[in-house]
Amino acid sequence: MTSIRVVLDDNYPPYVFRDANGQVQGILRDYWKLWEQRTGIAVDFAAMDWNKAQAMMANGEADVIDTLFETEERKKLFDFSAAYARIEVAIYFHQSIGGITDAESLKGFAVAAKDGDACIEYLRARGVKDFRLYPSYEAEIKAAGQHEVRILCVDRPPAEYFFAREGTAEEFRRSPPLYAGEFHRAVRKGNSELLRIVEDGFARITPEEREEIDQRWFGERLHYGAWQRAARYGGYLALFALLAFSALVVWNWSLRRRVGARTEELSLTLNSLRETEARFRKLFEQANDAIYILRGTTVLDCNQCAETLQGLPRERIVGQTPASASPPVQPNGRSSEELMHEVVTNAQSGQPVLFDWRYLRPDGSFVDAEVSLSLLDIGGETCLQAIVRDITERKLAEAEIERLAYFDTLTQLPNRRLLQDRLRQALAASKRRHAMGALLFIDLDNFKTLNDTRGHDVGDCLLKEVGHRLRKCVRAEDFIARLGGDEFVVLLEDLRQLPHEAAFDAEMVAQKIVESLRQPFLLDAYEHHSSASVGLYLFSGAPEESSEEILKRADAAMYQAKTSGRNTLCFFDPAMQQSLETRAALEAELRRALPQRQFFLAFQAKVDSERRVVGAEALLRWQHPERGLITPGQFIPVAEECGLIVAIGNWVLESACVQLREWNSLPGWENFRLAVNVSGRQFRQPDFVAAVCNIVRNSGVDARQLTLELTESSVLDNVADSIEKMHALKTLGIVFSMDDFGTGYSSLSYLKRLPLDELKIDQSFVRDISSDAGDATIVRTIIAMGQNLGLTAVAEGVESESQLEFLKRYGCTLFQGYLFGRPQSAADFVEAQRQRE
Ligand SMILES: Nc1nc2c(ncn2[C@@H]2O[C@@H]3COP(=O)(O)O[C@H]4[C@@H](O)[C@H](n5cnc6c(=O)[nH]c(N)nc65)O[C@@H]4COP(=O)(O)O[C@H]3[C@H]2O)c(=O)[nH]1
Repeated sequence: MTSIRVVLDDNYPPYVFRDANGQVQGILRDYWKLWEQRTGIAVDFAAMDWNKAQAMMANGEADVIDTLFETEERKKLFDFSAAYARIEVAIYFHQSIGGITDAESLKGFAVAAKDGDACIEYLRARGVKDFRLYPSYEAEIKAAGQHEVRILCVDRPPAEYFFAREGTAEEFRRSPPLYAGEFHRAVRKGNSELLRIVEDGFARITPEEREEIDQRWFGERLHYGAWQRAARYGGYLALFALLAFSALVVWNWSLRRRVGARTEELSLTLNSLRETEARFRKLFEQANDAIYILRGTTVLDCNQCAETLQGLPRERIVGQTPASASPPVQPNGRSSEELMHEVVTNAQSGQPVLFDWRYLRPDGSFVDAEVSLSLLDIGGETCLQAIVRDITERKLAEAEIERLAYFDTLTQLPNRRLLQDRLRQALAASKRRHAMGALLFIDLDNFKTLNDTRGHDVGDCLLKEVGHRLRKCVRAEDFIARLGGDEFVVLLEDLRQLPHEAAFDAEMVAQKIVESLRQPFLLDAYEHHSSASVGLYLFSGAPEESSEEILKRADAAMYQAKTSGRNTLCFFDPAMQQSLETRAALEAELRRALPQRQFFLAFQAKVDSERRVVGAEALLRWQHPERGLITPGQFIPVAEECGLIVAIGNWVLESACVQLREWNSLPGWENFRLAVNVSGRQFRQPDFVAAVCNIVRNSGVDARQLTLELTESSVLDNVADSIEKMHALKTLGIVFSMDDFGTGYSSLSYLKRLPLDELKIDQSFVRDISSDAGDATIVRTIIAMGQNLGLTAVAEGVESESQLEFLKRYGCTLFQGYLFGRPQSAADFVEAQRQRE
C-alpha cells in the first residue's frame, strides 16, 4: 500500500479547520503528517463537509474517516480504532432561555445541529424531533449569532472556538455535558488489515509528540481565568478562591510535573523496551548459529541461519518437528523420533542438554549439527531454545583424520593400527563364542626387485592391485589390512569349530590367495609375474594369544613359507616359535659381540694344482662367552637381516687387511692373497666403495692382494649398480670372485657383463662330483664357462684326492678344502705353512 485517503470534517477547530487562506490546519492535520512519516504511506488528507465525508466513506471513495464518534448505527458500517480523544457534547442556548439541562428538557424546542452529527442520533433516541441542520458547526453558531436558532447541540471544542470568534459567547449558556463522545478513526466494516496499519502508524507517534501537537493547538492553559472570575465576587470568597486556586495551581503544577516526569519515564522505558526487543530480534536473526524456539517438539520460530542450515524457508520449518526434517536414523544408530523425544524430555526437566543431530536437507544432503537445548521463558510460557551449530565441516575433518589414522592411503585398506583393534575384538569374540579364527600374513615375493628396477610408481600399482585381488578372495565380512611395504594381513573369523576343520577352511582361503597373486599383473602395460608367501595362524582366544602375539606367529609362519621356497603357504607351529625366539636372542647377543671383541678371523688356504698355497680365505668366527664357537652359518643370516652385517663386514675387512700387512712382512709372503666375503646387504650400501677404499688405504696394503667374494644374489639385486661398484674398486686392483657359483641364476648373460676374475664352484657340487653324474656335469660346465670368459675357476670344499683329480682333469686351477687345510686361527695358519715348507 502506497497511499490512503483520509476524510474528515474540515470545520472542527482546533482538531481540523480551514485557516484564513482556506488551508486545512489543526491537530489532526499534524497527527496525520507524523503518521505519514512513520509509515511511509502517503496520506491524501481530505477535510470537507462532514456529511460529504461520510458519504465518501460509504461509497468507497475514501479509506479512513477520522473524528468519528462510535454509535450503534455506525458500528454496523465501520470498524473503529481505539479512542484517542474525549470530546464533551453540550447544549448551548441563548441566555434568554432557562431550564435547559439535558435532552429531556429539549423536547418541543427546535435544536440546531451539524448535518450528520452523532448528537442527532443521541437526541432522537431521547425524543427530540425538531432539528435545524447546518453543514458545519461554524454555520450553526453563525446562525445562532443572527438569532436564527437559539438552541444548539455542539461539541465543546468547536463551540468554544466559534462562539469566541463570532463574539457571541456572552449571549449563550452551556448545559452540563449531554454525553462525552470519543474520537475514533474508522475504516469500512471488515477492512481490519487497513485498521491495523492505521493503528500501528499511530502507535509509532510517542506521547511526547502528541503532547507537543496538542499544546500547539490548544495553547497553554490560562490558569488565572478563575482569579478574574473570583475577583468579580470580591472579599473573602475571592481570597478563599485565590488561596484555593493557588493551592490547586501548585497541586496541578506538581501533578503535571509528576505526570510529565512519569510519562517521560514510561515513554523512555517503552522506547528502551522497543529498542531492546529490536536489538534481540537483530541478534536472533543475525546469530551465526541457527536458533529455534520450540514448544515441546514443535518449532514455534527460528532465525535466518536455521533456514540456511536446513535449506528450507521459515514457514516450512515453523510448525514442524526437528525429526521430520531429519533422516529416520541418526549416525549414532538411534531413531530420530525417539532421540528427539528423549532430549526434549531431559531439557524440560531443567537440565541443559548437548547432543549431536543430523538434518536431511530437501536436496538430499546431510547437515551434522551440535545442539544445545535449554529452557526459555516466553511471556510466562515455558518453551525450549535450541542453539544449533553446523559442524558438518568438523565431522568431515574428523572422518578424514580417522581415515588417515586408520587407513593406508595407497590401497585404502585398514592399516596396522586398525588391525590391532580388530584383532583384539576378534580374539575376545573367539573366546566368547568358542569359535576359531585365522590370521593370514601375506608377503609378496621379490617385491623389492620390482620396486628397484621399475620404480616406486609401478610398485605402488602392484600393491593396489594386490589389495583388489585379496578382496576378491575373501568374504565381504573378512578383514584385510596392509601393514606397510609388501605385507598384507587377512583376518578370518567364525571358521568351523573343530581345529582341523578351521585349518582346512583357512588353508582354502590362503591357497586361493597364493593362486590369485600368482596370476600375472598388468602394470603400466607391462606383464609382471609375482607370487606371495602366506603364513597362517589359527586362534581360539587362548590366554597367551594377544593381538601382538598372533601377528608375530603368523609372521613367523610367513617367514617359514619364504624360506621354504616362496610362492607357498605355511601354518605356524610351536617349533617355529622356538626358532624365532632363539633367533631373537641371538640378535640381542650379536649386538654385543662386536664391541665386546668376540669375533676373530680364521683362515683357510687356497692352493694351486701343485698344492702350493697361493692365498687364503678369511672366515669369520664368533667366540661366544657362554655358547662357545658359533659358525657364520648360524649368525651371518641374522646379522644380515638386522643390518649388523655392515659393521661386522667392515670389521672383517679391516682385520683381514691388518693381517695381510703383517703377513707381507714375512719372507716369501709378499704376494700372499687374501679373500674376504662380502654380504649382499653390505655390498648394497651406497657408500660401499668409499668404505672399502678407506679401509684399504688406511691399512696400507696393496689392493691387488685383496679378493672380494660376492654372492650371486647380492650382485643380481641391482646389476647396473653392482657393475659400477666393481669397476670402481677394480681400478684399485681389487679382484672379484663369484662365491657359491652354480646355486643361483648362473646366467651367462650377466656373467659377461660383470667385471669378475674368479668363479668359485660351490662345495655342494664338489661333494658328490665322483658319484653324481649331474653334479659332475655342472662342475665341468662351470669350469668351461669360466674358461670361455677368461675367469679362473676355484673349487671349494675339496676333501678328497678323487675330487681333486676330477677337478684338475676338467681344467680347474685353484682349490680350497679340508684336503689342504681347515680354517685356522692366524697363528695356526702361519705355523701350518711353515711346517708345509
Ligand atoms: N664341509 C666342508 N666345508 C668346508 C671345506 N672347506 C671349507 N669349508 C667351509 O666352507 C665355507 C666356505 O666359505 P664360504 O663358501 O665363503 O661360505 C661362508 C660365507 O658365505 C660365510 N662367511 C664366513 N665368513 C664370512 C665373513 O666374514 N663375511 C661374510 N659376509 N660371510 C662370511 O659363511 C659361510 C660359511 O662359512 P664357514 O662356516 O666358515 O664355512 C666355510 C668353510 O669352513 C670342506 O672341505 N668341507
